[in-house]
Amino acid sequence: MTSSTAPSSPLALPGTLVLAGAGKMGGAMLRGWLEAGADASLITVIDPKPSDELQALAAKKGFSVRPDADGVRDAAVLVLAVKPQMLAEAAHTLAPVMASSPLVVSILAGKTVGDLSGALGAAPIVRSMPNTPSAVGRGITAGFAGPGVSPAQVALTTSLLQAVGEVVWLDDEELMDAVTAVSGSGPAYVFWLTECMAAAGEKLGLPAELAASLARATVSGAGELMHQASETPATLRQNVTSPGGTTAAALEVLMAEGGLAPLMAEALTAARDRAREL
Ligand SMILES: NC(=O)C1=CN([C@@H]2O[C@H](COP(=O)(O)OP(=O)(O)OC[C@H]3O[C@@H](n4cnc5c(N)ncnc54)[C@H](OP(=O)(O)O)[C@@H]3O)[C@@H](O)[C@H]2O)C=CC1
Ligand SMILES: O=C(O)[C@@H]1CCC=N1
Repeated sequence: MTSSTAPSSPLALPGTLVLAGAGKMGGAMLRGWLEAGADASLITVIDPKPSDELQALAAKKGFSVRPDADGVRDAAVLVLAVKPQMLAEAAHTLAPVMASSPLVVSILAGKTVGDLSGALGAAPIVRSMPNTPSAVGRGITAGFAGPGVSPAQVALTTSLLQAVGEVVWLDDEELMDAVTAVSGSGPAYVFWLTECMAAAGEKLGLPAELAASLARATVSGAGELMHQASETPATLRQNVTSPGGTTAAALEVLMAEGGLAPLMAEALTAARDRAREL
């Protein structure tokens, strides 16, 4: 496994980038690319029912949005961001794009390189798993290069994904479902934790708005501290925990047998297993 972090120079696209599916994740990546300085005129988004927000963004930034791929030629890269269940239908829609043999970068959970080449036809395929913090340049994406992906195409994918955060490359495709469980779905666990903290604060008598503000600022602040600090999460946790103090009282509950650790393991196993089913 190799890893790398986002460069400071603007994202350079080698030619037309087609994004198929500008929903929650594809839309987050698109915003990340635009934020990273990509040339919007080289971006074509294919989405059968584009939202008003997407249309407004397209008009403001200068990328194009189309309901289908008719007439879309000479794509250098196709980023596939439809739901896994839509793969067959999307492959049919995307046949004109595939005619120019673009590099395919899929973000579909659970869909293997074999599944993707079966649906799309022979092509260099990178299977990847990003996450929604990509929208603010703070994502982490794991990639796996399928057969026939050249070193130049790996470099191109790296630059594309680095524009929205960190990139790690896997040598073993089998690991991708576990990666999905940890980092692909992971932001949702953190948001749920924030919701739970706010709800618990409310139960302790805080006004709802104050509880929500405290929880949100605490989770985002702790995330930023973890991002910037060189210490491990365990050390950062210990830094909060005065012996015999309030944090120790709370952690005793969270770290008890049957507390958060086994629950998290069970939750991630469920996510990993679902990816295998998809
Ligand atoms: N959300 C996340 O955090 C992450 C998601 N992923 C993966 O990203 C993919 C998309 O997930 P998500 O963004 O959450 O889902 P969404 O439903 O939000 O986005 C999918 C988009 O694809 C559009 N679409 C449907 N059919 C086609 C087609 N034939 N051609 C082009 N676009 C089409 C949909 O349009 P319409 O709504 O009109 O049907 C929708 O805008 C999934 O495969 C998921 O596994 C990976 C990592 C993280
Ligand atoms: O929930 C899902 O299936 C997708 C994949 C990872 C995050 N969202």
